[in-house]
Amino acid sequence: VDKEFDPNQWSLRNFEMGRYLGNGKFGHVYLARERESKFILALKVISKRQLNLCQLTGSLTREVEILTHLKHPNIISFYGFFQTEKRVYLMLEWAPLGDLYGLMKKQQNKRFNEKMASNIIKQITMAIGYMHSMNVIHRDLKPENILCFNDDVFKISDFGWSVHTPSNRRKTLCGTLDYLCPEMINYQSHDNRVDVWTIGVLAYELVVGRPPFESHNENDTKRKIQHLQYQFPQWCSSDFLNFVKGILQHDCNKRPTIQQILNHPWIVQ
Ligand SMILES: CC(=O)NC[C@@H]1CCN(c2c(Cl)cnc3[nH]c(-c4cn(C)nc4C)nc23)C1
Repeated sequence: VDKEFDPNQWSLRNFEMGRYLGNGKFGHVYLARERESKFILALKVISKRQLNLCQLTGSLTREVEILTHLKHPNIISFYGFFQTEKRVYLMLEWAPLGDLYGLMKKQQNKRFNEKMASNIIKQITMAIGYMHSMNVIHRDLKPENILCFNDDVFKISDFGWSVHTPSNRRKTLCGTLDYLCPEMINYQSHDNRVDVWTIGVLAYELVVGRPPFESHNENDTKRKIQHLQYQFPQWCSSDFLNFVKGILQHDCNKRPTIQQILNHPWIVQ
């Protein structure tokens, strides 16, 4: 029996656990159903020991802080959290169709047609614009961190690397480098224009089926990013070429604003 039973406090007792969905930045995610209401949600289970081992307690606090304040149709809903002695549980919106990376690989040529990709980029750009208006940068935008909902709705999730701007916090180069912008590779201070760069990388990957600077090893990827070494397949539209070239610019002052991205012909089409 709980020492101090708090009726408002959620606990595992409130849920029937479903299948394992996958793992996010900090922990494992399961399908769950709230017993009373039969409401379906995703429950992210995080071990406190793991958090302490990797000194990620600060990042988790930041993720919860950010998720609590961000409310947008293209950002995953966060219903709250509860904890036991050993674990933290985040109650998140359930995405029936899984993440965008999985959905892309299920497409016929393992990529989206430009109309579909443009629709996805428009939604993600609106979410990024909203985050920037709340002084939050995501910094880890990629297909694996976007979740898919039935009626063609896409939402950003996994805010494990988000920070409040401006920040020159070092991002340990874990995971894929494909989305890293030049200023972050050189550990210069960076601001919300890093997310603008990643919108260009994401648009390229959704249309072409692979990221623009993909290589066999990290140094090649970094070199290609620093020299802007990438090509377009000849079947890409000129609007698309113009859209991506306009974003993937070294000088972050030359990159378009969120509003300019949303007004681009490739998005408005
Ligand atoms: C984007 C992201 O945070 N990915 C890491 C976690 C893995 C499962 N997470 C889910 C989260 Cl946090 C929410 N909804 C999900 N739905 C699925 C899913 C559905 N299908 C058919 N297949 C899968 C997988 N997964 C989730 C998130």
